[in-house]
Amino acid sequence: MKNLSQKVLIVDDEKANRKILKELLQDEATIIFAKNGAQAVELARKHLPDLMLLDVIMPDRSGFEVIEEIKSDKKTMNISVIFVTGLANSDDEERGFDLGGCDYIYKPFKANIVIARVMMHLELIKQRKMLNEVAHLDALTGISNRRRMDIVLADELAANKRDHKKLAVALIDVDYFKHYNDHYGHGAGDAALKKVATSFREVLQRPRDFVARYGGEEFLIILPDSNIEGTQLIINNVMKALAEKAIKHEYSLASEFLTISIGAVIVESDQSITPADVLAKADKLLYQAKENGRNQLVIESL
Ligand SMILES: Nc1nc2c(ncn2[C@@H]2O[C@H](COP(=O)(O)OP(=O)(O)OP(=O)(O)O)[C@@H](O)[C@H]2O)c(=O)[nH]1
Repeated sequence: MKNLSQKVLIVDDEKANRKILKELLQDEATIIFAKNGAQAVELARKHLPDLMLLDVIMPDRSGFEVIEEIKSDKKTMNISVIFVTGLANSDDEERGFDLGGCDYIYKPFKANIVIARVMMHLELIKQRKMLNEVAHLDALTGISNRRRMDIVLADELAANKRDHKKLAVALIDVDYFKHYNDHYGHGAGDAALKKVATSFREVLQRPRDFVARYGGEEFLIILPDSNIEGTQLIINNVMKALAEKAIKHEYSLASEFLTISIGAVIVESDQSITPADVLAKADKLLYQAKENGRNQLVIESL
């Protein structure tokens, strides 16, 4: 099936080549053009294409210099690059692969070969993305898993320091969940965990707000650019959203319905702190919330 949601950046200093490649590929992907190396790097950062067809010889900088820039930038390093060249030289070819290129297309173009190679790589890219998504999702609840959480927490702590903002990290635990499982069964327990995850999704609306299943019946929320008051508001809304689901829990000592306890920390931007330190602190506050009677938030600035 054709997938025009994939983007291909064609980089060639000769208009005629760009035109031929566009005609060959416009039914397969959305096409973007760059006519020199500098523009290629700029447009790669701006559009994050799936694939680049990169001319090797250009007046301002070579395709090899361009790929070095693309592969050394975290933002663009995953873009696949096919070199387009008139040089059938095995040393050059080796260099291109060493720099991270994934294939070569030779001029003059043979239509079937260009299409076949580009389609093969677009398919591989699509499958790699799908695998990557699956690898970072929790199978039961459909929200992010611990693996993804580790990446996002490290990235957000770095961004928080850079942007001089405050960051909230909240660790959440379902109250008396062992009792819930023991009395209602594991299947009902699974269904309840899904509803808890749905409550988070309903409330967390900003694009960078993040929730993951941290483990069994524990979840983690990351709220970039959030102070104590803002975080209290969001967590209260999460607790309300769960309360509205009215999941009966007759064996809880905290409420007649399923509830959560939360330990949340606010990280100031001037702090050098590791993800492990943040999690340890949130865990301590969560423990306090449990000790205080559960079904509540304990929040502190680090
Ligand atoms: N149904 C279901 N249960 C799970 C899952 N993962 C963990 N659990 C259960 O969650 C329960 C966690 O129990 P505890 O750690 O003792 O915590 P708790 O009963 O919530 O007690 P407090 O946290 O002190 O309120 C255990 O019974 C686990 O079996 C899951 O994927 N599905």
